[in-house]
Amino acid sequence: MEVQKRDIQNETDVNLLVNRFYIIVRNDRILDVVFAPVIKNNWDVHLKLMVDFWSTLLLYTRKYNGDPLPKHLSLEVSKKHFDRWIQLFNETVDELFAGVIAENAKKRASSIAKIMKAVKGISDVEVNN
Ligand code: HEM
Repeated sequence: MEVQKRDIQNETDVNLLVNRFYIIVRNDRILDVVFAPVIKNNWDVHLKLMVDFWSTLLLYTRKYNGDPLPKHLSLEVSKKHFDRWIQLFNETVDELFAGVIAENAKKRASSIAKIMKAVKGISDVEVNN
């Protein structure tokens, strides 16, 4: 019988989600090649930033006051990368949590990815790269 999953409730939960997600990203052949040259060996810094980002979005902790958009403008990414990022993020959320905030996490990720794609001029019908 499957154990009933909890919702995301506090920063420990956000920490678990973020760390699990980036372990998967770092083992993914599509995404690792984008992250590795930028993050280099500063994963601790990136993970801390991402925990602050998600705890601000989901728990209103106000720890992140940056702007993710500019950082993604210079990345050479296509629809393929965004689709993969969203797929892995959704799978990670579902693997660990269930509930209103977990659903919100997936919704927020998709809408931010949509904005990033629009700003970068990446169409949703792009098929070749
Ligand atoms: C194709 C998908 C994505 C890739 C390959 C990607 C990659 C990266 C990389 C390499 C950085 C570090 C940039 C730097 O330090 O110069 C970064 C930062 C960041 N990413 Fe992404 N990202 C993706 C999608 C997303 C999405 C969908 C979100 C939000 C839901 C997001 C949120 C962030 C945030 C908050 C930062 C930190 C920005 C800052 O320095 O304040 N990313 N991303």
